[in-house]
Amino acid sequence: MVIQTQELTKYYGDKIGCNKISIEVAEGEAFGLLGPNGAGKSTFIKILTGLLFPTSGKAFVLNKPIGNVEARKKIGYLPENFKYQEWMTGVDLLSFHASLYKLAKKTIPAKLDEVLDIVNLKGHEKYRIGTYSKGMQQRAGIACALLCDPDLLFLDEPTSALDPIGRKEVRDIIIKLKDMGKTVFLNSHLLSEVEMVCDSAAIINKGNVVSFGKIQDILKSKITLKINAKINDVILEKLSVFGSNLIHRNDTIEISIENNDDIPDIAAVIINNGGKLYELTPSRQSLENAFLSAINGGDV
Ligand SMILES: Nc1ncnc2c1ncn2[C@@H]1O[C@H](COP(=O)(O)OP(=O)(O)OP(=O)(O)O)[C@@H](O)[C@H]1O
Repeated sequence: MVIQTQELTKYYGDKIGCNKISIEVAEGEAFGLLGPNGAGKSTFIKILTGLLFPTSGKAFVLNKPIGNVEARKKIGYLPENFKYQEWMTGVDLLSFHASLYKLAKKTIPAKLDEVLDIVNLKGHEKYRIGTYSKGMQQRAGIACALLCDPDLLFLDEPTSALDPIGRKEVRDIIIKLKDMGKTVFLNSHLLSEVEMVCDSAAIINKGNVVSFGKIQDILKSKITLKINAKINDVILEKLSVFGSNLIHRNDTIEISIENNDDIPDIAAVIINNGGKLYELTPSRQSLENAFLSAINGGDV
């Protein structure tokens, strides 16, 4: 496991930052940490990157206890809301960060070339950061985080300020990094982004984990079935036993079911009781629905 935490807890005085968080992130996966404002996401990332001490609990990053210097050398971190000096060129910015990483001088030009290529900024490196679009600045930030050739990359809200094109560009970079074998830990409010790029996720609320696992497992709990049919009261009553949140309006029925195998039985109930079935469409719930029900259901 690249990240393993056991009941990781942080109190700021008597205020909870994160509470008994136990999660695991496997090598090479993209992991999404989701939660509303103030849920504890940044606190958690700051502990894992060694910027904050936990109050209690344990955590291992790259198989070393948190704060271990060797492990930190293989971690890249892009903080939320970073702001670079606008007068610096792309080369100035990356060279400065390369010097912070203490990269050998002679290796720097090739390294800059490599990271500029990964984030698609080649050809823009001689221009000042102030002339970059927000998307380009975000990609320059990712390039800085890649200079140490990290095995594990923490990206705190990397797409929240970007337009759809900027988001797609960052998404494509995350997929590229995964293909290079890197593990990406993504903090995000944008659930569709996480759904598109992440393999696993945890949802936290008020410092507590309310859902954790593979994205498909988080989503699989409920299926929304949309039915277009002419039905009578008997059918409506029989349908209600198949699931929850039954809505019947005109000839449209919506019901949340847990099991795909119920679908043929639902069709049979309609047909065998004098109804007319025109359409039956199952859809998995979106991560947004899963998120909202985890947050509302896990009101801790
Ligand atoms: N330095 C601090 N001192 C006191 N309380 C803090 C400090 N940093 C965070 N907190 C509190 O800890 C809780 C978790 O905050 P945190 O910033 O980790 O949440 P978050 O999920 O990253 O929020 P956001 O999405 O708004 O960035 C919040 O209640 C916050 O007010």
